[in-house]
Amino acid sequence: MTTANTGAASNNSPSPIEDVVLALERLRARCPLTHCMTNEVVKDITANVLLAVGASPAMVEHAEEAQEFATMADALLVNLGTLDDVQMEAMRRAIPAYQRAGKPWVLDPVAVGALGVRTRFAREIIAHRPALIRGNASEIIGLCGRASRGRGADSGDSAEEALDAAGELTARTGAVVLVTGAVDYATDGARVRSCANGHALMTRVTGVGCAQGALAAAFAAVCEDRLEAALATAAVMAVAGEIAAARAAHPGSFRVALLDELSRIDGEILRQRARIA
Ligand SMILES: Nc1ncnc2c1ncn2[C@@H]1O[C@H](COP(=O)(O)OP(=O)(O)OP(=O)(O)O)[C@@H](O)[C@H]1O
Ligand SMILES: Cc1ncsc1CCO
Ligand SMILES: [Mg+2]
Repeated sequence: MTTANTGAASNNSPSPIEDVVLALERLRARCPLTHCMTNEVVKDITANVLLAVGASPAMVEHAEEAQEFATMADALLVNLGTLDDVQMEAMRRAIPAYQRAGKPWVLDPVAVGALGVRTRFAREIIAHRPALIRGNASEIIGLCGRASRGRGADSGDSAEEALDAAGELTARTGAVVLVTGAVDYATDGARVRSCANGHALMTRVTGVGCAQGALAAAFAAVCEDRLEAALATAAVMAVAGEIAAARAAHPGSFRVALLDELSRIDGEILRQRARIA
């Protein structure tokens, strides 16, 4: 078992699972205030996922307040799901404010590669050095500027192609990239970690991935090593989803069970269930 609990970057951690357990303990101890600039569809599940795990959500939207909030919050999520001109303006003010404050921001490039405005906008804002980028395989391939085959989990885009694109994005932006899917992959360019938990029901409830982007921001606030933050994000969500699916077989009850399991998950459950490499 790892004994050091510094939160500092550890290039060759002997035990990724113990890093994940410590990251969760730190998140619960510090309860990071997580500023979510996210889409209209997922605000409710996003706030509830953060609360269930042990972080504190805040959806601050007005451009002036979003900039101001960088002095108060611990991390920012920028999710492009229902992007409009007003939100773009607010994001353009908030992101540099977080950068100036030395606080992490996370990009969730929803449907980037498929639609023009958000693709151009995502490529503009990644110049501001996100700590972490989380997306499904198509979105990571699209953000990188490569041709994707389709949309989301059913696109046929392979994890290998996405991981290759993730490596290029990491080199260009300095961000750790988390590619989610049946297996989640996290890379900082030098290291690759994977998490093979989860359940297909997670794709039948809207916003599980988007909420995971917010969780990534919360973990980035408490983990200096952003690869550790990405792996903790992947493992906590996927293990909770897997356990929830064992007792809730349909989307409505699964959504409730997922929140319950996110609040219940701990070191013992993670050590027993997480399939990480
Ligand atoms: N086929 C699958 N089997 C197991 N787990 C999965 C599968 N597909 C996705 N997941 C899990 O679901 C979660 C969300 O990932 P996904 O790639 O579906 O995000 P997304 O496409 O951005 O979702 P959304 O846009 O609806 O929020 C992750 O924890 C991932 O591990
Ligand atoms: C359904 C939907 N449309 C825009 S964002 C979103 C939530 C899942 O990404
Ligand atoms: Mg998504």
